[in-house]
Formats: sequence, structure tokens, C-alpha cells
Amino acid sequence: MTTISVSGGAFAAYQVIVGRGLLQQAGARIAPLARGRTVIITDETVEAVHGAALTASLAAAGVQSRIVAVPPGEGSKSFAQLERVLDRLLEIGLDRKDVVIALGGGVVGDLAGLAAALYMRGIDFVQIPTTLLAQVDSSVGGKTAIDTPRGKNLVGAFHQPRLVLADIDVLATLPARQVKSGWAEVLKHGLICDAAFFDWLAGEGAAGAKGDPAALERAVIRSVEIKSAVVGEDEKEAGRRALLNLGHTFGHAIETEVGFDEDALAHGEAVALGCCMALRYSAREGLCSSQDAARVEAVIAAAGLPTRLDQAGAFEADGLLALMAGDKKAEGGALTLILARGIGRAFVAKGVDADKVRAFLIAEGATG
Ligand SMILES: NC(=O)c1ccc[n+]([C@@H]2O[C@H](COP(=O)([O-])OP(=O)(O)OC[C@H]3O[C@@H](n4cnc5c(N)ncnc54)[C@H](O)[C@@H]3O)[C@@H](O)[C@H]2O)c1
Ligand SMILES: O=C(O)C(=O)C[C@@H](O)[C@H](O)[C@H](O)COP(=O)(O)O
Ligand SMILES: [Zn+2]
Repeated sequence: MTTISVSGGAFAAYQVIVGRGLLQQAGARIAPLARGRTVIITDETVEAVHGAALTASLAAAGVQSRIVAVPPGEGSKSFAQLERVLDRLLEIGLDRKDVVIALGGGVVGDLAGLAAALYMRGIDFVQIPTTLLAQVDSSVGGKTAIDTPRGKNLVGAFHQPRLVLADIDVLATLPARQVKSGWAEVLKHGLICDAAFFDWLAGEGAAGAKGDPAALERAVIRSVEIKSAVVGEDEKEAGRRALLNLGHTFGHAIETEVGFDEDALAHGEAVALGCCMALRYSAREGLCSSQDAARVEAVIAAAGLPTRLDQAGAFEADGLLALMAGDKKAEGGALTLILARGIGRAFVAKGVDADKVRAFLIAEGATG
């Protein structure tokens, strides 16, 4: 069992606990936070697989719980599901002392976190992430959001959880494609600031992408260490936190163009492709070596993730560029990209020349 503390800035410090068998201990760990009732927000798939274990654990610790389940998938990060969840919380009659528990992947965490941020102007919530992606990334740091047809995560709030329980055992039921998708965000953390971690992920640690629990546990711990240090320094993305967006300016635009259809392209797959594009753009601009860009592509491909635009579909350069200009990091219409001087050496590039990006997108296979 490893405990990582997330602290800094204006938010109350909290613990991320990573280990095995944590779902069964969840009731005892949540009981000190839950002065009244809890509502578990989950999706229908996760409810069927892990809902009973959580409710039993809460009941054994004397904590009352109700379940609100949304349909699985990115489509639930919507105004419609947010309204439905908030209405259910009102119907159940939660008060400000009660606690929301997000049991699920990044979709559930982002939606439940936003509902908790809005409900009575903000109540406590606990994250129990059940996908690799949610354990290494979305459950930590307090970004909550829904999508709109105009772009990813454009409506949201910063609302930090009170506790995160990352149980490696729950990943045993995760489909292989979802493990790989989460692996993309793990690789991203190495690419941002830890070349030695990236080397391990590319070698011995690569077993994690195939579901090896020991490799997964190490990958979750190191990812949470990296992410929590960044969030502690810069909760609201005034500066350094934007590094966590490596691969996302390209990736989010591509996800939006495919209509948030995760059967076509899951978030982690878009991030994998986006990281390859960010490294290739960096190499094209002479910022990093083409060998580094090629190595990143090879490692990402070996993990079974997409590396080339045509693997995600057919795109128009201007459509992608318009979405990138509407990204939350853009300032006064000027593009911000996360680029790299090498593996483990990402940096925030502001005021990136849109004409150069357009030419790059065409070179990547988008139509002009
Ligand atoms: N807030 C953040 O900082 C942050 C960070 C990264 C990603 N995200 C967001 O996270 C979302 C993607 O999250 P995701 O990849 O976890 O997808 P997801 O939440 O849609 O989960 C993927 C699928 O796995 C199923 N599932 C979840 N846990 C399972 C388990 N243990 N066993 C079997 N099936 C299980 C779900 O029902 C779903 O069908 C995107 O919307 C992305 O924008 C947010
Ligand atoms: O926590 C962050 O900060 C991140 O950028 C992590 C990303 O992996 C995640 O997908 C996040 O939701 C993207 O944030 P956004 O601000 O670009 O919507
Ligand atoms: Zn992401």
C-alpha cells in the first residue's frame, strides 16, 4: 500500500492510496469523512461488476449509501446526464455534510466531480477510480467537466476530491483496450518529465500495458507522484500544470472531430496519437531530435496504441486547427502547444504559428 499526499495552493490536502484490496476497505476509509449519507455515482457497467462490493463495504462500516448509475461512455459527460444526476441528488435529499463517491473511470469521475462541485455550491467527493486511466490521471488533481459539441471538457470546475482509493485489483476486470488507453497517459507522464520512467515503461514495465498487476501498480504510483507534484504547484493551470496536457491539443481536437465516439477513438488513444504528433512537430521545428520522435512512436506502437492520423479517420486541417484555437490553453486566439526538447523534457509553447501547424497537419495526412 502506498500513500501519496496531494497538497499545495488553496485546496485541502488529500491522500491518494494505491494498493490491492482497497475496495473492500473503502467503507472504513470513507466513514471518517462521511458525517451523513453517501451517494455512489457510477456507470451501469461498473455498477454490475464492482457496485455490490462497495455498497457492502460501506454498510459494514455503518455508512448509508445509494447508487446513481449513468450509461457507460463519453456520452455521459453531457448537460443531460449532469442534470439527471443533480436531480437525483436533490430527490435523495443529500445535504452539505453528505458525500458523493465516484466509482468508475474518467467519465464517471469527471461527471460526478462536477455534480459535487455544483450541488449546493459544492459538497465533498471521494474518487474510487476503476480504470487505469482514472487511477493514473483523472482521479487526481480536481479537474471535472462535461463535453459540448464545440469541444472537450469546455464546461467544468476545479473541485478536488477528499480522498482517492486506487485499487489495482479492480483493473482485473478492465477490457484490454481500456488498459492500453490508460497506458497512454502513463507514457505521457514519462515523456513530460521523467526519462528514466519512460525507459522503464518501454522495457521491463511494458508488461503493464498487457495488464501485469505488479507493473501496473508501479506505473500508477509513479504517475500519481508526477501528477500530484504538478497539481500541488499549480492547481488551476496558471503555468506548469499545462504540461499535463501533452498530446491533448491535437488529441482533443481529433476526439471532437470523431464526435466523442470512443468506439472509434478512446481518450487515451487520442492522447497517444497526440503525443506522437507533438513530438513529430517538435522534431520538425528543430526542438528535439527526430530519433526521439521516432522512439516515442515505436514505444507507443508497441503498446498497441495509434501513432498516425489516418488510424483515427480522415480529417481536414482547418477543422482541426479551429478546434485547437478553441482549446482552453489558447490565449487571444493564439495557439498554445505542449512541445518537447527531448524525452522527459516537455515545455509549454505559447503563440505557436498557426500556419506552421496547418502545414504540419497536412504533412500528417489531413486535407488542406
Ligand atoms: N479530470 C482529468 O484530469 C482527466 C484526466 C484524463 C482523462 N479524463 C477524462 O476521462 C475520460 C476517459 O476515462 P476512461 O478512459 O476511464 O473511460 P470510461 O470512464 O468511459 O471507462 C471506460 C470503459 O470501461 C468501463 N469500466 C470502467 N471500469 C471498469 C472495470 N474495472 N471493469 C470493467 N469495465 C470497466 C466503463 O464502463 C467504460 O465502458 C475522458 O472523458 C477524459 O476526458 C479526465
Ligand atoms: O490534469 C490535467 O491538468 C490534465 O491535463 C490531464 C489530462 O490527461 C486530462 O485529459 C484533462 O482532462 C485535460 O484537461 P483539459 O483542461 O485540457 O480539458
Ligand atoms: Zn487526458
